[in-house]
Formats: sequence, C-alpha cells, structure tokens
Amino acid sequence: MNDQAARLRSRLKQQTVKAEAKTIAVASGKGGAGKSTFTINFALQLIKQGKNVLIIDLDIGMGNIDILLGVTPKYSFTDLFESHMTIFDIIERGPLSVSYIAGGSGLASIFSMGDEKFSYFQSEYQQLAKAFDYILFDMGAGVTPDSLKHMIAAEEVILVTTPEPTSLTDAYSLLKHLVREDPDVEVQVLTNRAMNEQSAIHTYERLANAANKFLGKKINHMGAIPDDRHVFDSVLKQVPFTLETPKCKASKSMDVLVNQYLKIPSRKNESFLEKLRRLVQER
Ligand SMILES: Nc1ncnc2c1ncn2[C@@H]1O[C@H](COP(=O)(O)OP(=O)(O)OP(=O)(O)O)[C@@H](O)[C@H]1O
Repeated sequence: MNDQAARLRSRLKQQTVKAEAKTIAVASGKGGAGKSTFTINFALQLIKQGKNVLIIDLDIGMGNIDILLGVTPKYSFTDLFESHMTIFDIIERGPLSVSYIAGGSGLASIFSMGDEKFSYFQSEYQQLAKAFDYILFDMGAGVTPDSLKHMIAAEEVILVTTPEPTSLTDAYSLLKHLVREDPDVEVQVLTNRAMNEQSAIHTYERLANAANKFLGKKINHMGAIPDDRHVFDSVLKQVPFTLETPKCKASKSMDVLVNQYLKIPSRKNESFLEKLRRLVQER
C-alpha cells in the first residue's frame, strides 16, 4: 500500500459514521458538449464548499480528465481487478486534492464480470462511498447497454447539452434510452456554452417540453455555463477554469450553480451499490 493510500485510509478511519457518497453520472449525447470540463470544475467547486469529491473517468479509450487535470494516472480500475490492488491504491490526486480514478476497461465490464470480481468491487466501492461526499462518473459519449445501466444505477444523471440542435437532439436521444431503462431516473440538465441566459433557458425548455410530451418525463434545470473564451484557454493550460480565472463569467456561473445545487434536498431511494447489485442480478 503506498503512502497516499495509507493517508486516505486513515482519513476514512477518523471519520465518524457518515452518510454515503452521492453517486452522479455526468453524461451527454454528443461528444464535445463540455462534459469533462464541467465534471472537473463542478468537483472543484464542491471541494471549495468543504466536500470530499472523487471523479471516476468512464470515458474508456477517450478519457481526458487526466489531461484536463494535468495528472498522469499510474493505475486504473483494471489494476484493482488484475493486480488485486485496493481502491485507495489506485486513486490519483489533482488540484485542490481532488481525487481521481481512471476507469480503464476494468469498470466498463462490470455487468459481465464474474461473481468473485463483482463481490471484490462491491466491498472496495463501499469504502469509497464512506470516504467521499460525491462520486462523479464522467461517462463516455454515446450509449451502450452497459453504460445505460451504469447511468441509471447512479442516484442522478447530469445531462450536459449545448444549445446547438445536434447536441440537443443527441441529449434527447440519450434521455429516451434512460427513461426506457428506468422511468424514475433523476435527470438534471446542464446547458453549456450558452450565449446568454435566454438561450440557456430556451435550450432547457426545448428538451424539457419534448421529454414531457413524448416521454411523460419531468426533468430539472441544474443551470447554465456561458460560452467563455477563458474555458478554452484553461484547457490549453491544463488548469481548470475555476482555478485559473475564478472571476470569469464561466467561473461565476459555476459558483451560482453549485450554491443552488447544494440546496436541493437529496432524493435518495436506493444507493448506487444496491441498484447496481439489482441490475447485475437481472442480467
Ligand atoms: N463553457 C465553455 N466555453 C467555451 N468553451 C468550452 C466551454 N465548455 C467546453 N468548452 C470547450 O469544449 C471543449 C470540449 O470540452 P470537453 O472535453 O469537456 O467535452 P466532452 O463533452 O467531455 O467531450 P468528449 O465526450 O468527446 O470527451 C473543451 O476543450 C473546451 O475548449
């Protein structure tokens, strides 16, 4: 066990009984909507509010959380299963000590893995859920049967879309799949790269009206992040924009968004692990 893993474990031991982490899947229909950029900056804003946050990159093969964080991951979930490392051994740390795990193919195959591996995963994940307040899954773009199950196992899906019609159409298509899989899925829409507030509201309303009319589904608006040149610049520098330019338009909107988000009461029925277990049994 390395030093970092030992420190994480000891932090866990010092904690008294604490509610389990809220597991959130951040997804988008179309690639490039800003899902990874949002995930990182959302995590950092939550950390600034005193929360412990872990990001798990599930964008297999195309994951770019590490690049955006400027971190080179040594391990991934594959090492958990193949090399029998513990979950705390494979966690990397980024800015503001944000925790990060590269998903690798290890976690993607969760719905087809054997009982022994799944049972090991459950016991390790249980520890994660006790050590963190939020666990954010950065989902890959596109839809597979396994990624859909993964998303509905999460307590909430944050659906990132831009105002572009192609992004909205793909977001609706993902929503349709999610609702088919689980009509009760909790969805928060994040409008990214909005030119102004009106455009953000219009984008959300188009999606919400279609969801209501054709799927009978109510979705929520989490908020909007404007299109901001500082976001692009921060990606080039590999420094998250909320750290690089905390006063820019996009950072200010993240402040508002996170403050509002933390006021929403959690609607927890079933934990991620409970739901995952149920979905694995149904396979
Ligand atoms: N609010 C914004 N303002 C300006 N540019 C933005 C904004 N959000 C994202 N971008 C730009 O869009 C690019 C793509 O963002 P990001 O990598 O987060 O998308 P993604 O949805 O995770 O893509 P993929 O699914 O393909 O991994 C970023 O590199 C950044 O330059």
